[in-house]
Parts: sequence; C-alpha cells; structure tokens
Amino acid sequence: MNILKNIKRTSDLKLLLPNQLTQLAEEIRRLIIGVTSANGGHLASSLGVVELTIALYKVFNFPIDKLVWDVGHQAYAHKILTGRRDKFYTLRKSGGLAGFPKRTESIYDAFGTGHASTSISAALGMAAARDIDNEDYKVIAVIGDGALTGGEAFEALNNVGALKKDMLIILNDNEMSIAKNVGALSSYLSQIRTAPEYTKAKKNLGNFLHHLPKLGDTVYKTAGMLKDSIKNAFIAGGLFEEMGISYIGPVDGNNLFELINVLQRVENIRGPVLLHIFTKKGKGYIPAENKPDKFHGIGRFDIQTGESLSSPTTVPTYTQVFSKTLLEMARTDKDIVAITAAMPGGTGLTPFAQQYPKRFFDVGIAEEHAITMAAGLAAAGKKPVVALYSTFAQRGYDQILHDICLQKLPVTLCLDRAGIVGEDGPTHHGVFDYSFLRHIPNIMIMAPKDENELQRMMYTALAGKAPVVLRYPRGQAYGVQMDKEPQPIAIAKAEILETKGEIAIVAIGTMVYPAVEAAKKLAAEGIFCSVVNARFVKPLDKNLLLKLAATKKFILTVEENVLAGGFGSAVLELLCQNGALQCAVKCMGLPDQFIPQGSRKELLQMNNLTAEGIASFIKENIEINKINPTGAL
Ligand SMILES: Cc1ncc(C[n+]2csc(CCOP(=O)(O)OP(=O)(O)O)c2C)c(N)n1
Ligand SMILES: CC(=O)[C@@H](O)[C@H](O)COP(=O)(O)O
Ligand SMILES: [Mg+2]
Repeated sequence: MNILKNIKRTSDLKLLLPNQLTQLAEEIRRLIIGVTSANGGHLASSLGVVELTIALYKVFNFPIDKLVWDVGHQAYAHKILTGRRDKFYTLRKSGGLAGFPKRTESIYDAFGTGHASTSISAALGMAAARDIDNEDYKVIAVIGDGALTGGEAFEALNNVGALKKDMLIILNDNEMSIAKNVGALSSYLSQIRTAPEYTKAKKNLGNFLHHLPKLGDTVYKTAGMLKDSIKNAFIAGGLFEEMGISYIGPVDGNNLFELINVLQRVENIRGPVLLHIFTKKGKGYIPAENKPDKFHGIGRFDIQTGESLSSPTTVPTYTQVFSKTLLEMARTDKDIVAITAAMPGGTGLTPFAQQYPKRFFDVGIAEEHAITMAAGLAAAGKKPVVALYSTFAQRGYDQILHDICLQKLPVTLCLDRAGIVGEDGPTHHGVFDYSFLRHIPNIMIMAPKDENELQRMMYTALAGKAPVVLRYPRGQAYGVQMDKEPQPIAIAKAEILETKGEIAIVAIGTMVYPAVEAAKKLAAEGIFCSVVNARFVKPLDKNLLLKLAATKKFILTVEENVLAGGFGSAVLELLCQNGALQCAVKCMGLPDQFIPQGSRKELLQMNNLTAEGIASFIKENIEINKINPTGAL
C-alpha cells in the first residue's frame, strides 16, 4: 500500500503520475475488499466508483468544492482518500466510521445520506446558497441509475432546469439498483449506451480530448464554445437537454484517464450539466462483478471464494417467513398482488415475482408511488401487499394517510427491518413506525412475537377489508414450530402469557420473548409478574389493559420503537382517557435520540431492551412503587 500510505491530504493525489494513479485505484480496491470481508458492507457499489472518486479528487478542490454522494453506500473510496484510511478498519462498527457520508465525521462529507434520491436536491441547495453569498465553488452530485428512479430526484431535476445553477450531476449508470434496475428511465439510459452514435463518439473521443482546451481557456469559456464542442463529441441526452440541463456522455467511468480528461473540461461549463458515466458494479473483484446484487450489501465473506462467513442456521429470517407465507396465500387467492420499491431480494419478494410475474410490481426506488399504486390496485378490487423497509416507508407517510387510510382501502403494508437494524445505523433503523402511523384513523398495526405469529398476522391482515400495517425486524426469527394451517388471530386481542403478581409486563413484537425471560429470571428471585403479548398497537386490547390497571400495582410496557408516540404512549393515553391511571405505569423503549450504528445485539443491550434490562428495570421500580414482589394475584 505504498501510494495510498503516502497520501496525507487530498492535494497529494493531484501530484501523482498516471501509473501511480492506476496503482492507487488498485490499493484502494484491496483495502475496501479486505475491510468489507471482515466487517460487511456495501462492496459492489463502492468498487464500481473507485476511478470516479480518484478522478474527482484529481480535478476538483474539495472540501471547498462540495461533493454529495446519493445514498452514500458507494463512498468508501471517498472516505479512504479523505483522512480516514487509518480508521477504515472500524467501518460500520460501534463507534467506528459510518457506512455512509456523515457531516460530523469529516468536512469532506458535505451532506449526510443513507436514503436514496436526495443528492440533486441537496446539491442544488448548496449551489443556491453559494450564489446568494457570491461565492465561487463547484457543487457536484453523484447519483446512481437506481437512485435516479426516485421521485425526489425528478423533482430536483425539474428545479435545476429552471434555476440554471452552475452544478454538475454525475449519473453513475451501472444498470443496477440493488437488483437489476427497472423502469422506462433505465431503458432510456441503456438506449443511449447502445446507440450507434455512441460508438462513433467513442472513436472520436481520444482525438477530441487531445484537442480541446482545459481549465482556464477564457476564449472558449466566454464564447460558450467549450460547451458546444464537448457536447458535439457525444450524443444527445434528449430527456435532460429538454429539461434545460446540458447532457454529456456516456463516458466509460472505469477508465480513469478518460474520466479525468472529461472532468477537466466539464469543470469549465457554466450552468447545470449532467455527465452520464457507465461503470461496472463490483469492478475489480470477480465474485462481485458476477453477482453484484449479492455483493451490494454483504456480511462477512471469504475473499478467496466470495462465500459468506455467517454461521449457517436452520432458523428462518422473518423476511423468509413473510416470503413463503405470501407465496402460499397467493396460490389460493388470485387477488393478492405484491409491490416492492426496488428491493425484491431484501423484502423476500423474489420468489413471488418469479411465480406470479403478472401480479408483481417493482416500481423502482419510489416508496410514495408504491403506496399510492397499491391504493389504486385496492380501489380496483385487488389485495395489494406492499413490502417496504420501515425506514423507507417514512417517505410514504402522506400516501398512507391520504390515499390508503382516508379511503379505508384494504392495503397490507409489510414493514421489514423494523426496529434496530444494526450496522447501517441511524439512517436505517426502523424505530419510528409506531409513532408516525398509529395516530392515523382507520389503520390497524400489528407486530408478531415470532415467525408463527407473523404468519397468522398475514392471514389476519389479508382476511380483512381495511388498511393494515405489519412490522417485523431484520434477521433471524425464533425457530418456533409453524402452524400447518394458520388461522387469523382475533382483532384487538392481546395474548396473556403469564398471570402472576402485582406487576404486568405488556410487551409488543420483538420484546415479548425478552419480557417472558425477564419474568422467569425475576420469578427465580421470588418476584412475580404477569406477561402480556399485546400483538396490536392499534386497536389496543382495551378491556384487558383496563383490567390490568385495576388489578396490578405496576404496568411496564416494552417496545422496540421510540418512546415518543409509540406503543407505551398509546397505552398511557388509553388509561388516562379512561381514568385508569391508579396503578403506576412506566414504558421501556428507545430514547428521543438517533440510535447509532452497531450490531443489533449491542444496541438492544445499550438500550436495556433485553431480558436482563427489563428485569433490572422492574427491580428498580419495586421499591419506588411499593410493590409486594411476592404478591400473587
Ligand atoms: C428511499 C430509499 N429506498 C431504498 C433504499 C435502498 N437502496 C439502497 S441502495 C439502492 C440501490 C441504488 O442503486 P444505484 O443508485 O444505482 O446505486 P448502485 O448501488 O447501483 O451503485 C437501494 C434500493 C434506500 N437507500 N433509500
Ligand atoms: C444502502 C441501503 O439502503 C441498502 O443497501 C441497505 O443497507 C440494505 O439493508 P439490508 O442489508 O438490511 O438489506
Ligand atoms: Mg446503479
């Protein structure tokens, strides 16, 4: 790692000779592969943009110029080149470097990201601020072809074309979202790549690059000739041009010197420019080049073989249970249709897509559209199931409220990765869904304690005629026996798991088994508790909760959601409105702050959301609330 080691600041890179730049790309790739093989991470996307990152640092002057990475999952080379090489081994670990750009981590991270399609809006904001202050720096957004399918990116392009700010949008087209990119825009981009004019342009490119002036040629700049000369060497990108954005490309984004040359010239063009580059996702690591979807975001793996190093298990993930159950239900119910927003693999919908292609829709990174489209399908008599990650469903709040719930349409929203997700950190934890959904009229919200309950809740949701939200976490379920003929559960009925003592633990979803275990631990110490699996955040089991309030001295609610507006606060509201706060009530859940990155286990422990944490919390409260620990009601 000789070249990389000697880069102390980004300006050192500008002095490197061509062969040293090539070696640098190689060294960066090795480092990225080494660290992600140990820590997991977004490998394929980061490998694809190594040349782009080097070219950007060669040509531009960051952090005075501003660089915004869309999603930010591809920014590993950027981190390595901006003073974080020595800490790169801490990537995605608790207290380590974030997997995404983060403003508090480096001045080179101009904008924090994690969710898709925000880069053009953020870059336009920076360009507008620059112009208000009469400053002079470049603003660059790098957006992938997947992220460009998001509505926010188009809202931004629409505005960019009107405001005509000096800014560069680099479209990194690798024909992939996480899975194969989909949609009309993706077809349009591939038409550009395969157009005969492009082959001609590519032939002329070498010639063209050697004859055009670089930075500082004022004659070309003022006459606007530079822009025309560059554009004439490429082919028309009609869509963007029509929107008032100069289109340049496509350029081979894994050809470092071609890229540097083009960037040196594009730098001089005034107004908004979109530079279309194409790259290979996973470039430089054969297993990732061959399976870019598998290596998009991967856990620990063996570098030699590319095989996963996660311990094998027969316990299914919640995602797999959702996937299998939906497939079974769809066999007998022809009205079931499924929608994903660019995450067929992550949400478990790939088998459904293969089996029922006519009833499956991958809409691209377009959560808002996915939800309203589901509302349309429901209005026309179908039973849509929309599978989204909880964190990305945040995008669709108004669509859930206005398009589904107000019209009481039977859409089932399956929120995967709900709760703490782990190493992706605060941009991705799905810890707000109870709070941003439960105040919406007509909605039903359920959370299963295990995979069998998830199955039963899916049957419950699809048997009804109203909007339902089901939320379940990332990773392994419990390994419980599954019902052969799953039956729906009773609406608004909690499950009583233990009936002892003056204390009641009312837990929901992932917190039910830890609550049961806590009760067992406490019982071994002579402290007795009742345990309730609430099952529903809405509607609550009113009768049971009022009975508990009347008969117990202390109720503890436990949830894997922020406390503000969550399940516990729903219980408190119910008891308060019914004048039933005669017993003490406390709530365990997540605090009013963003949860950092770390393993799910570590983060649950840090927040006391474990059997031990629940048991200690109860012990602390015994004295305060004058509870008879041995009391058996
Ligand atoms: C709002 C939102 N929805 C979904 C995702 C999940 N996601 C992360 S990266 C990605 C694909 C991005 O594709 P692209 O922009 O082309 O980048 P590439 O990985 O191909 O480099 C998706 C769907 C997200 N981060 N944000
Ligand atoms: C960057 C991004 O948003 C996704 O790639 C996400 O990291 C996937 O998470 P899972 O690994 O839980 O599928
Ligand atoms: Mg892509």
